[in-house]
Amino acid sequence: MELIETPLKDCWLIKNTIIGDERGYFLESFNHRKFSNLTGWEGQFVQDNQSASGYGVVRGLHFQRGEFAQAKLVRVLLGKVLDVAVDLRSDSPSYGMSFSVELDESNEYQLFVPRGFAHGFSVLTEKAVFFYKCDNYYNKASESGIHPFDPTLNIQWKIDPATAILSAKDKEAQSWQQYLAEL
Ligand SMILES: Cc1cn([C@H]2C[C@H](O)[C@@H](COP(=O)(O)OP(=O)(O)O[C@H]3O[C@H](C)C(=O)[C@H](O)[C@H]3O)O2)c(=O)[nH]c1=O
Repeated sequence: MELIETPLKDCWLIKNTIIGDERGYFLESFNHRKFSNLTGWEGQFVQDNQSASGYGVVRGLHFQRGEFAQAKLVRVLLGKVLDVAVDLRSDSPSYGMSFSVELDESNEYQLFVPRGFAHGFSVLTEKAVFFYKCDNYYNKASESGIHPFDPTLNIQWKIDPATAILSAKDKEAQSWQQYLAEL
């Protein structure tokens, strides 16, 4: 397991140790002791989530507010996605910045998205199965989001906005300017 810093403070790429042999491969997808020693993160994951999506789906940008904020360790079990994290921590040197990285079923990389970030992904293959660990439970009442095609954030999802497939909730999500106005 190798830690690779991203331009966003505390948001790390994890390069997995993949052990291949004539049968295929093995990897430790998560090891708390190794992860904690490598990152200094002292949290505990309490909920695992998994979703499957077709080509052109964009899920996000989502976050849970306040005490219900979630750190996530995200990876892809099938297919390929463009994963995006946005730093919402107003005291962070990377506040308002986004980071995008392609994650795929090779599982060469995972992305750690800390609490205080918005997160989303676009699906770049016919199907993608997405798996992530969360360090806080789902809390619907604290859920919020920012429109994934917000012009200010200008995230390049590698998906045509005209044909992107979004949930009704995401289609109606607030803009970055509206988010700032409500702080
Ligand atoms: C997140 C979540 C959702 N749900 C229920 C609520 C809905 O009935 C259904 C689908 O929820 P939603 O449309 O919010 O699912 P996604 O669009 O994949 O949401 C996720 O999208 C991006 C990628 C994220 O990072 C978040 O973890 C998460 O918000 O699952 C649950 O029961 N538990 C949960 O933890």
